[in-house]
Amino acid sequence: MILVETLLYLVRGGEVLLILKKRGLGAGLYNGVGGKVKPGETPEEAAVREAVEEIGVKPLQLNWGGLLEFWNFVDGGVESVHYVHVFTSNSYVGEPRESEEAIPQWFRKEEVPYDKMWEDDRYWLPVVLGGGRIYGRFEFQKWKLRRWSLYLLEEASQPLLDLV
Ligand SMILES: CNc1ncnc2c1ncn2[C@@H]1O[C@H](COP(=O)(O)OP(=O)(O)OP(=O)(O)O)[C@@H](O)[C@H]1O
Repeated sequence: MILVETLLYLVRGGEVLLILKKRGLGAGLYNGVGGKVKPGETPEEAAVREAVEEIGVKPLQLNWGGLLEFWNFVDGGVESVHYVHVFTSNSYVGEPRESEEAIPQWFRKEEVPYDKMWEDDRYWLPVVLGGGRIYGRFEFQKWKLRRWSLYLLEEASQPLLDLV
């Protein structure tokens, strides 16, 4: 099973909005707002739709924070691969409210509850909240983190393709 998904972090000054997920993958953990990109949608459209569905907020502008791969292995085989586009937004309309899926809660960026989140978040989320863009690959065995690599994406200082 290969899935393309989104994660969105609303930012308000020094605070970030997380949701306590009530159901589905990661229930009981804090996470960003997000879910699967549906056929015909762009990742940006999916991120906006999920924010409206899960917390009743409409982001007006998204910043792309990077791409993550989550590989989950079970009994030596690949159970699922998740390609996740990460976004932040500090411009949105509406006040976050609870839904059937999620309880929203603001945290100071230094007080993000990494011990109540997916194991990978502590490695890459601080970079994204600091304005960096990342690419990461995280491998899990029955959703326990086994190995990972993480790269900071930098602006290309030279043209990648010279059209002259
Ligand atoms: C393994 N380490 C991980 N670390 C951080 N975040 C992770 C994650 N693994 C999955 N995620 C995110 O968790 C959400 C699941 O969403 P999920 O409930 O399955 O999707 P969606 O809302 O579409 O579900 P429905 O099937 O419609 O209920 C989705 O944003 C996805 O990117």
